Amino acid sequence: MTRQSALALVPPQVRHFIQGEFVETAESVFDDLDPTSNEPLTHVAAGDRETVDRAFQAAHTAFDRVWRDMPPKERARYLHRIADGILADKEALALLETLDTGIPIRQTRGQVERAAENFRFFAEMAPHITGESYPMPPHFHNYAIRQPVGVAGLITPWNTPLMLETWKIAPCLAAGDTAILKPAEWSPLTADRLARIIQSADLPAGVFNVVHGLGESAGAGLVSHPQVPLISFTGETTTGQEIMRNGATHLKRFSMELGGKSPVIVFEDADLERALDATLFGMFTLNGERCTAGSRLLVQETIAEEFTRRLADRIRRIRVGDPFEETTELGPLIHPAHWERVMGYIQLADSEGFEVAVGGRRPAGLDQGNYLEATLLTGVTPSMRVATEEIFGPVLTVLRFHDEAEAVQIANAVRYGLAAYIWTRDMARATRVSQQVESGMVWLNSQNVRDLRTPFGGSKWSGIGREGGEFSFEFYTEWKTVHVALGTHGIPRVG
Ligand SMILES: NC(=O)C1=CN([C@@H]2O[C@H](COP(=O)(O)OP(=O)(O)OC[C@H]3O[C@@H](n4cnc5c(N)ncnc54)[C@H](O)[C@@H]3O)[C@@H](O)[C@H]2O)C=CC1
Ligand SMILES: O=C(O)/C=C/C=C(\O)C(=O)O
Repeated sequence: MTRQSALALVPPQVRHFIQGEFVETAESVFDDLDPTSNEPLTHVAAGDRETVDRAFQAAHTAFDRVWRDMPPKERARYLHRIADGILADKEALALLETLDTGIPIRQTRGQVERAAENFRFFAEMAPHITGESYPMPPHFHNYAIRQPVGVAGLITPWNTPLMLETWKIAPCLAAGDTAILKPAEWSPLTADRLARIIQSADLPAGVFNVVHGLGESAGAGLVSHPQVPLISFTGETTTGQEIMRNGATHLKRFSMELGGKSPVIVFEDADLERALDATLFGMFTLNGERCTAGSRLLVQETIAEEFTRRLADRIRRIRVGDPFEETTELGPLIHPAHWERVMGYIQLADSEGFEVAVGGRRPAGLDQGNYLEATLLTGVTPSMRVATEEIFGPVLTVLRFHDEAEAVQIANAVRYGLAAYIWTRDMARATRVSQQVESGMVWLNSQNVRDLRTPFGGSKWSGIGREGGEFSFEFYTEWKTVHVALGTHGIPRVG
C-alpha cells in the first residue's frame, strides 16, 4: 500500500528547477532505479555545462536584484515557510526518500523532520549574523561585517539526500547567497519534491535552483564555472580531491564533508548495555550508509569475547526487508554498483584472513534488488583493508585492544578522522582519549546525537571546514573590514 502510494508520487521525468520553473531541456536523460528491484522509477534530466550556466544566470540575477540586500528577517520568513511546507508534505517526502534510497520508512520520516529543522534553525539564526567592532580612539573606529558572497554550488550525496541537501541550502539562503543544488544522480526524487515546496513558498525566482545530472558533467560544470565562488561538497574523499583540483583555476572556496571510518572504543568498565545499543544504532541505521557510522568497533580484550557474542546475537536479529514495512530495520542498498562494492569487501575474507561472523550474504527470499544481511567481521587487524577503507554499508568490523594507548593508536591508524565514540565510566580516561583521538567530532557514552549549533565535520581525509551554526556562516559569508577615520588627524606626507 505505502509502496503504491510512493510510486504514485514519482514524476514521469525529473526536470531541472531554474528561475522558479521546472524547465524543459533538450539534453539526454538517465534512469533513476528502485533499489528493491533495480527497475527504473523515472527518467532524470542529465544537466551539462550549458544547464549550469543557465542556472547560474538565474541565481546571479536573483542575488544581485533581490536576495543579497533583503533584510535578514524577511529571508527568515521564507525559510520558515519552506520548513512549514516540508512538514505539511512529510509523509510524501518520506515515501519518496524510501522509494529512492531503500532507507526504512520509519527512518526517513525522522530525516524529513530534520530537514524541516535545518530550515527553522538557520531561519532563526539569520537575523543574528553580526560583525565585529574595533574601536581605536581617538582617530579611528574600525569594524568588520559579514556579507553574502554570491552564487553557491551545493553538491550532495545519495545517502539521506534530503537531510544533507537542506543542511546546505538553509544556511546558504539564510546568509544571503543564492544556490544551485546538484543532487546525487542515484537519489534525485526528494530534491525534486523540495523544489516544488520551495516554488509553493513563493521564494523569489532564481534564489534556489536545481540542476540534476551526473557528477562528471553537471557537478563538474558547477565546479568549473568561473563565476560560482563557493562550492559546498559532501561525498567521497576521492571526489572531493578531484573537485579541489578542478576548482583551483578559479580559486573557489570549498567546504568539504568527506568519508569516514569512525572508531567506537569500548573499554571494559563501560556501560556495556548502552554501548551495545549505540553501536548497533550507529552502524546499522540508514542501511549502514552513514558518513559518521561507527564502522570500526575497538573492544578491550578482557571483554571482547562476551561483547562480540552479544553483538552477534543482536545483529542476527536485525530485520532486513521491504523498506516500506514499519518493522524493517535494514533496507536494500542504494544501487547494484554499490552492492557489488560492499560485497567486494566481504569477499576479502580469505585473502585478508578475517572471519565473516554474521551475515555477508544476500538474505534468503530477497532475490531482487540490493539487499544484504547485516554483517559482522571478526578477527580483523588494523592494517586490513576492511579496517582502513570506508565500506559504507551494513558491515561492522571488530578489532581488539589491550590498553588505552593501543586503543588510541588503532583509532588513529586510518586516513579518515570524522567521528569517534568512546565508552567508559572513567571520565578522566574519556577526556584523555577524546583529546588524543584524531577526529573532528567525539561522542562520549553516547550515540550520534546532534546539536545543530556545534561544528560538524572531519579532520584528516574526512574534510575541510565545518558546517553547523555560526560555522556554516563562516563559509557562506565573506568578512569585510571597514576603517573609519574619526577626524582629520595627520597623514604622513609622501612626495
Ligand atoms: N562528512 C560528511 O558529512 C558526509 C560524507 N558522506 C560521504 O559521501 C560518500 C557517499 O556519497 P556518494 O554520493 O557516493 O559520493 P560521491 O563523491 O560519489 O558523489 C557525491 C556528489 O558528487 C557528485 N560528483 C561526482 N563526481 C564529481 C565531479 N567530478 N565534480 C563535481 N561533482 C561530482 C556526484 O554526482 C554527487 O552529487 C561517502 O564517502 C560518505 O562518507 C556522506 C554524508 C555525509
Ligand atoms: O547530522 C548531520 O548534520 C549530518 C549527518 C550525516 C550523516 O548522518 C550521514 O551522512 O550519514
